[in-house]
Formats: sequence, structure tokens, C-alpha cells
Amino acid sequence: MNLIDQTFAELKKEQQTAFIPFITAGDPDVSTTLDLMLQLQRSGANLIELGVPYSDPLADGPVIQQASIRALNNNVTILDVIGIANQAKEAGIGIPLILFTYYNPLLQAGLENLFPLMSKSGIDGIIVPDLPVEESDKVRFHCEQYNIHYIPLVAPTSQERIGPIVERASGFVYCVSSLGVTGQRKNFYGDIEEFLLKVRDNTHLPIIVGFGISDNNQYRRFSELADGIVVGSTIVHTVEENLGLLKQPTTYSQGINNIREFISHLLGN
Ligand SMILES: O=P(O)(O)OC[C@@H](O)[C@@H](O)c1c[nH]c2ccccc12
Repeated sequence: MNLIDQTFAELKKEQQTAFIPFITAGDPDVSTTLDLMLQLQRSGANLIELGVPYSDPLADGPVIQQASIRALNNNVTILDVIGIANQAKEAGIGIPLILFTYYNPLLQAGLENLFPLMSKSGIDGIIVPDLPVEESDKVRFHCEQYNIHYIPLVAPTSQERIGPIVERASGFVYCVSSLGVTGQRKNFYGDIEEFLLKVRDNTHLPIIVGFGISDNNQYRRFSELADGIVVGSTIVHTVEENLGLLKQPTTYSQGINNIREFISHLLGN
């Protein structure tokens, strides 16, 4: 049993949808990331996707690309992000943490080095968006060794690959709501309901949806269709809007409070 499984089991009992925010670790700096994680947990996050900054985030839109650049300017590495997860758990984070990283940082640091650290640091799942599931054997081997869930992405264009993808999943399946890159949007894939039902028919695991969800209307719509909702860019954009406040000790708490208020409106509280 992994904390992700327990979390979804509890949410299912309460008939609740998981709120899963994504933030770029180290944006604008490590200590702010820790405070943001604690604030997200207080604001109702059920799991957190912790993004490893990367120089070539091909699946990301401009908001997360900029966040990666800010974190990389602080020289934040995948090892630092694992360290942040560890500090967060020590600081009181009790919800599952999912390491979100492109494949290259994993490869450079070495799976055999990272997985023991990830396990010790309380990381419960990993998402590697640019690793085709057919090439995920090594990553999944290490995941099984260390009881870390391997969470694949499935897209509306996956169609006949939905089966092979979800059968290699553990923890939950991440359904991408639209084609293209991450970022706020007005429209989603035309047959999104049909797509989510098709994924649901292929797995007993919880299915979560992400990409473009940025206001309460969209959040409520997808809460009816999935077991969890990932929100990234619009939260990262709110961090960006408050960088000025977050940089000054005298206005720091105002910056954190602005982000708290944004999350509250997003969730319709
Ligand atoms: O940013 P959005 O549009 O809210 O989508 C979630 C997304 O941020 C997060 O899950 C994510 C960040 N980078 C990614 C790359 C591929 C797939 C998903 C992601």
C-alpha cells in the first residue's frame, strides 16, 4: 500500500475529487516552494505534483517554461527537488508527493542513485511525460523496488495505445485533457467525456485529468468526470504575479495569502 492508494481510497469513501496542484520546485526559490506546499495542503490539496525544472520542457507552455528558467537560475537540480520533498515531509506535509520530471534529469543523475533517495524522501509517485510507456521498463522496475507509483500520461490521441499504457500504470492514470502543451485554455478536446470513459473502461485505477484547467467552472465540470484534477499553469502564473511581494520579507505573507485566495476561488470555496 502506498500513500497515493490510501488517499484515493479515502476520497472515494467521501465521494470527493482529488485536488492535485502542480508547482515548479525552486520557483522562485526553495524556501518559498516549501511554504507554497504547506499552503497548498492547508488550501485542500490532496496530492502535490512537484516539478523538476528542465531546460527543454517540450510539453510545457510559456508559464511553466518561465518558471523552469527561474528555478534553473537558482541552479535547482533533481537532487534539490528530492531534498525539498524530504524537507516538506519533515515540515508537516502529510499528503502524497509526485515527482514530475522529464527523462533527461533522471538519466543524468542515474535511476539507481535517485530511487533510494526518492523513497527515503517520501516521494510516492513519479510522472515522466517524455518517456514512452514502451520504454519505461527500467523506470518501472525501480518504482516497484521502492514502492513508488509509475503514473503514465494518456492523451486523447492515444486511442489504441490506451490499453498498453494503463496496464503499466500504478497509483492512478493521468488523462491529458487536450492536445498541445500545458497552459490555461478555453476549449478542451472535443470528445473529452468519451475519451475519459474509454480510459475508465480500461483500468480499475483512479483516473485524473489535467491540462488547461484554470477556473472554478472548468474545475467543477471535470470533477464530475474524473477522480482527480491537476492544476498547474494557472497556479504557477499566480506565483509569477506575486514574485514582487514574495521577494520582500515585509510583503511575503501578502504574496502567500494572494495565492491562497486564488486557490480558494479556483476550488469554489
Ligand atoms: O499547466 P496545466 O495546463 O494546468 O496542466 C497541468 C500541468 O501543469 C502538469 O501536470 C504538467 C506540468 N508539466 C507537464 C508536462 C506534460 C504533462 C503535464 C504537465
